[in-house]
Amino acid sequence: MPHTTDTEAGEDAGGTGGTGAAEATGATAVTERDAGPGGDPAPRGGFIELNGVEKVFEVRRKTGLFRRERRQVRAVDGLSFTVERGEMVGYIGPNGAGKSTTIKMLTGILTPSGGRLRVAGIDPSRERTRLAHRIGVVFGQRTTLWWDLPLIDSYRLAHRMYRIPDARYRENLDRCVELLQLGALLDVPVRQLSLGQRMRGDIAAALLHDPDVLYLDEPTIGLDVVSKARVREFLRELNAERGTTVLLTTHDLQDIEQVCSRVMVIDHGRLMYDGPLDGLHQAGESERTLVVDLERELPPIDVPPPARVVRVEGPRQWVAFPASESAAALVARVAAGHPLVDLSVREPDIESVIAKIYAERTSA
Ligand SMILES: Nc1ncnc2c1ncn2[C@@H]1O[C@H](COP(=O)(O)OP(=O)(O)OP(=O)(O)O)[C@@H](O)[C@H]1O
Repeated sequence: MPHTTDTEAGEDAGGTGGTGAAEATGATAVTERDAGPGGDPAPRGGFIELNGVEKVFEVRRKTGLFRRERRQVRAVDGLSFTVERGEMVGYIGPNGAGKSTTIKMLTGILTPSGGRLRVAGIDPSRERTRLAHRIGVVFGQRTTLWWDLPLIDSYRLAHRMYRIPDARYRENLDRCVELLQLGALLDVPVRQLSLGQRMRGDIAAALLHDPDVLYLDEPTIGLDVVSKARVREFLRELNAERGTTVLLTTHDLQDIEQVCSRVMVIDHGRLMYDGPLDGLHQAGESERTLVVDLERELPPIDVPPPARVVRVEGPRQWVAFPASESAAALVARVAAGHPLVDLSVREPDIESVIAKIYAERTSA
């Protein structure tokens, strides 16, 4: 297991040994292939491969006039997963879960403290320049564009920096300008662009050199509804046309719902779930809600457990029941025993499902 020094912040404590496999969260938690350093190695051949990857930061804190306390922060803890070429994967987790640290290791900005990591067969921290030609990176909270220069100048610079052949540069630029609607913005200094325009400009900049994989860290943060829709649509088209592999970190779960076929959930640097978005409902044992409008105000209505009334507001009552169970029997029972005006079933929202998974893991 390589023990290396942090190349970004100089705070790396080095590898401190494996901490065991990424833990399972239950029925649909991490899959077999995601074993950590103590388990079976992940299979070869994925486009992005992590096997038992760790990142430990050493933080020094002032505790007195002359005293400093050293503390280790295990940001990524025995992380293993594989992403195949052309996949679009959402990478989500609460604040401080280790998402950005993972992305930084995947780009070579940070060196893992332990484990094995490969992108397109390349060890990112050892061959960062070679990898740069294969990847595109967009950090929503930071821009790679030249602030005082017209947008097109940043693209011209990328053209030279990446030594993109002229015809390919022109073709890629035209395509991005068309799909991201950048035509009217090319001569505008970047500092004058709105957040949404700047984000579209950043995405184009990340794609001019035809990367095989695109990492996006919060690409829709702060964008209005229209700009978000445009970015999501663009990512789908990019993937369909070019087969670009996309790894998307976001707090906006609609990004995931609309763009990704697979989602990985990380918490405390460990993989908690890896699978289709639908499966998250199962992992979170989510509930649906039957909204019952009665003819008049009544005490909580009688429903068979595990269904239960969770809210009463005037003549309206909310009945929670397991999402895995059919609503038909419950609806029939409620309709037979109560004076009804209306009934509707609400699907669980993904935010509450994920919140439940986090809460369960934290209390475990
Ligand atoms: N350079 C650093 N030095 C020390 N600790 C760090 C450093 N970078 C990250 N950490 C710590 O590592 C943990 C994971 O941070 P990371 O930024 O990867 O989380 P995240 O999932 O991206 O969070 P967010 O959603 O808030 O961006 C946190 O506890 C964070 O404080």
